[in-house]
Amino acid sequence: MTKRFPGVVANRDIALTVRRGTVHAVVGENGAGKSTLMKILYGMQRPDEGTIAIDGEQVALHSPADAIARGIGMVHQHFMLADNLTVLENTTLGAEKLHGIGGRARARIQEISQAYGLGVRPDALVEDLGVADRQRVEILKVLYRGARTLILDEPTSVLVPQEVDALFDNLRGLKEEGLTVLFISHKLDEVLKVADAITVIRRGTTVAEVDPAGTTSRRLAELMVGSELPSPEASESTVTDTEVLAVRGLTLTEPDADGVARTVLDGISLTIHRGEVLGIAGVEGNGQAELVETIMGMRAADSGSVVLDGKDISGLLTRARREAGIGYIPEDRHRHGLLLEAPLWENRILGHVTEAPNSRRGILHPSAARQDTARIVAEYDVRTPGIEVTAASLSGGNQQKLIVGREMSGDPALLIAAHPTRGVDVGAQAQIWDAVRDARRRGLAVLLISADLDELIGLSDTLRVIYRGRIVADADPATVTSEELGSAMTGAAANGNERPEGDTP
Ligand SMILES: Nc1ncnc2c1ncn2[C@@H]1O[C@H](COP(=O)(O)OP(=O)(O)OP(=O)(O)O)[C@@H](O)[C@H]1O
Repeated sequence: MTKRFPGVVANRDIALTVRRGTVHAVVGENGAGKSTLMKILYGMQRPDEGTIAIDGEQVALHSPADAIARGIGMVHQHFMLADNLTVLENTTLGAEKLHGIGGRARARIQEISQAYGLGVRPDALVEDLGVADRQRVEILKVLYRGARTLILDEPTSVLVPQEVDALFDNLRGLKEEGLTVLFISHKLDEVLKVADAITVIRRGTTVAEVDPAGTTSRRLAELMVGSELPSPEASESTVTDTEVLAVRGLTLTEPDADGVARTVLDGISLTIHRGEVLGIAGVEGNGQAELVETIMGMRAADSGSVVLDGKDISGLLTRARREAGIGYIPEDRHRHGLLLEAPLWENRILGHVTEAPNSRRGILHPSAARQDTARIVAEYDVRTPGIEVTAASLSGGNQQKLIVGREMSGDPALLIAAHPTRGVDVGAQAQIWDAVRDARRRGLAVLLISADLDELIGLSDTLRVIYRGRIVADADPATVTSEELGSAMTGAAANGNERPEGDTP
């Protein structure tokens, strides 16, 4: 199959064969063409050349509805469930014709849930479910619509190790029932654990089909980039005793969907020094996103304060906080990080309008901004035909590289990084880590939120565990394992150094 976009060939005569009853992984660098291939298979995009055959029969997929009719379903990376509806309502929405919306639908959901060990309860409210459960609901939704082949886009990026194992059990269950799973992943160790076959894509074309039994993650990564990889260097501590960020007793209450007040942040205190990376580990939904947005002034705390470089910035607007020296890599790059329909160079200015080189003495300076965008594109290896294309036309990983480059520019005192390498490939991940370590050596303080426990452990000088809006444990990144951290995050706190009640520094 071949698929061209203006200035890029996203898929170049790509070939893929997936056998029924297998788990098949697709790996490749950012921008290699994985998502494009999956979108074509799900009928979201049309190939310029080439054919698709299912069970030997050539098919034309003009829309996701066509794909579903042919038994192909997709679970997207960003879940698409309505929070205020139940599992039953979410599942039947748009599929009322299949089994109605009542008793028959409920029975069918229970049947599917049992058959594949998904443990999904039809009457649970989606907002009460954790990330892993929501993912199972997404899978169930696709199965409910009759899919025999499931496409999953980076399914493990939001899960803790224990949840990844559970998901893999589910995937094995599906394949034992004769279903087929096709998934994209950047986590090569995981791919090796679960896949029966691995297709490697480089620069838009298939370069290898690999048997997981006979390969290593390093070898896979080398196939992806087409050369040998540098080994990651261990880094010495650069932590100083100069405070950059001090958060004191931050408390936030917000109404839930029923209007009932809920404590989201419960007296959070933390301090980050020059040269220190402080990592926050937690299962998604335990307050880490709200913590970041409160520090950034996007939510108003009920009490507590945020002090940057000795100045209380609690009363400032988000823009003023950025100008005071905070770089911010947001969790949701589409909502808070980019203007998707604007060209790359305008995205360079976004959130940094008043700074050099984007403006001089209050006057916008497009040519300097353009030049600096070209610098970021080169330095962070953003794969793009140019800086005039829209952000929407970049692959997910390349969008992320652009944001990281932008937020590291202008030498911030503090970098708040929420999932900085989500969706980027191993090469780009190493590059972003290097950039953070370099900046840290120059005295940058970093607040790191990540669901990637290896990243948290590898990059942090200090680790704290957040659970239900409270810091419940500390862990030493030099000794803690990702399994121990995973258990501490799920509330067990057994393997971290649990903090006694009221122990705030
Ligand atoms: N709608 C589009 N318009 C223009 N170019 C596009 C569009 N979608 C994808 N591309 C380009 O096609 C190439 C392949 O992108 P794709 O999203 O398939 O990569 P990927 O392997 O999924 O990357 P990632 O791991 O970063 O998600 C990239 O160069 C990207 O910029």
